[in-house]
Amino acid sequence: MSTAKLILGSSSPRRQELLKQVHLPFSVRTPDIDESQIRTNNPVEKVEQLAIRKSQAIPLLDEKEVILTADTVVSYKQQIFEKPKNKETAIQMISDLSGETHEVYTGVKIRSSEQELVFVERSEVEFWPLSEEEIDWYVSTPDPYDKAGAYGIQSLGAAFVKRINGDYATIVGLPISKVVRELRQFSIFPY
Ligand SMILES: Cc1cn([C@H]2C[C@H](O)[C@@H](COP(=O)(O)OP(=O)(O)OP(=O)(O)O)O2)c(=O)[nH]c1=O
Repeated sequence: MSTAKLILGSSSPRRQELLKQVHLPFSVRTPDIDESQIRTNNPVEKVEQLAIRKSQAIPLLDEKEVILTADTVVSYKQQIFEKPKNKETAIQMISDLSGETHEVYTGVKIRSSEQELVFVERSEVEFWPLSEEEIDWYVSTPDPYDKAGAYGIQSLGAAFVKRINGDYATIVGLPISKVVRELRQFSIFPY
């Protein structure tokens, strides 16, 4: 029986749901960082550095704790799309992604008092061509505003998605199957 304690360092309800889905017990401690400090335009570096920063913002309170943090961005034609700041940005992002294929990157950091690791997962998403009406309607809902790339594949944004290549959970914000496997070396098991 493992005595290691998993701490999810994230305010994202989707990351919490994915851990619950595979029956991993955890508690939540929210990181407070200034994401604008990471200036790289390389999506792999960006999600890796942000996952590391979020981890650094959460102290290890005892040697049994294992801190899990993550960051997700959308990448399209050398641009990085984070959460849209307003309606105009959301319209711009969804319009750019309409009819095209983009990538979603999620960086993950896992750390204990004894060891640490970082990895980045990538999935591709193709959108159907979207009408102006469809985009206008979508940005009038709350769905785009707390999500990288201004859409949620697990929520209303599902209607835009023609095809994905890669792990679905990476798009939702946490590549859960890889996380489960990596957590074994930190003595954390769902069963
Ligand atoms: C592309 C996409 C992103 N997202 C979400 C995952 C992340 O929660 C969010 C990207 O923002 P993040 O900065 O990665 O995470 P967060 O601010 O939600 O949470 P925290 O920093 O506390 O860990 O976008 C979806 O929920 N569905 C999607 O289809």
